[in-house]
Amino acid sequence: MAHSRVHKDRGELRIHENLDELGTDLAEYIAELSEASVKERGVFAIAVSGGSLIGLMGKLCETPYNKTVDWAKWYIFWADERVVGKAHADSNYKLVKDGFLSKVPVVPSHVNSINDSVSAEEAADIYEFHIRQLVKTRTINVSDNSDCPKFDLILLEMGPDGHVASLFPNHPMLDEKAEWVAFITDSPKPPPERITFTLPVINSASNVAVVVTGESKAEAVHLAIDDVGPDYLSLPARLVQPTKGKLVWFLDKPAASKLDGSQFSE
Ligand SMILES: O=C1O[C@H](COP(=O)(O)O)[C@@H](O)[C@H](O)[C@H]1O
Repeated sequence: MAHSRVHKDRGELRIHENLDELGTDLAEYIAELSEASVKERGVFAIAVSGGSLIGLMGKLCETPYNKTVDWAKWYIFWADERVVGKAHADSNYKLVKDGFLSKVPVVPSHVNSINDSVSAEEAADIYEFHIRQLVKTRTINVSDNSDCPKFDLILLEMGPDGHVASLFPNHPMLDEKAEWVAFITDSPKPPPERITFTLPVINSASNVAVVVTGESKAEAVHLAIDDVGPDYLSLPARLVQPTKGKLVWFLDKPAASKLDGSQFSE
């Protein structure tokens, strides 16, 4: 069983004994949000990231979820993407296609990947324009207090440096307020050219989940969640603070090993 705690201002923390347990809980969480969203809005707009997160979503492709989830109502997006061809080993689309989409019946026209044959700047503009059209038709919901898209769920993974999506520490893109989808050409982690949801979009979602596993990320988890003082307030993962939505952290024990316990209630 997951050990669930609520941090006074950093959301819910679900700390799991092992990756198998984390994967089971993550699948159940996504399936429940999908069901609630389809009931309320008729669709489920979910944005995913890359990394080991996709493998951890694997149980959604198995019994019972492969039969019970209303896949026809899913609209899938990428919170960030590397500007490489769709068949390239670095492509987040390829990762999700191979590890997830090839195993469940999401409608191909509901798969909203980026245009991989243009520059990073154009790809970001085209992706944002596309999202704007889907907000107009309310395939993607709209925020109550801005014109931002309100995704039903954005799934993030955090890197050991505290980055989420393609929002990296000390990068000027962390201050972007106007764009929904931004481009960068200087990612410190290869490949350099990427597009990414900006913080206003991430923080407008109804639900944001951050999945973090492994001891190499324990320090970043501590800096993103614990009260560590002003030096770390601009760590990208720390800037994930949904305005009205719910934030849930899915951690395994090694990733949670440096958390200080004093700020939680069970
Ligand atoms: O580059 C990226 O990295 C993160 C995950 O970081 P990792 O160090 O755990 O691989 C991923 O979530 C993001 O989508 C991606 O583009």
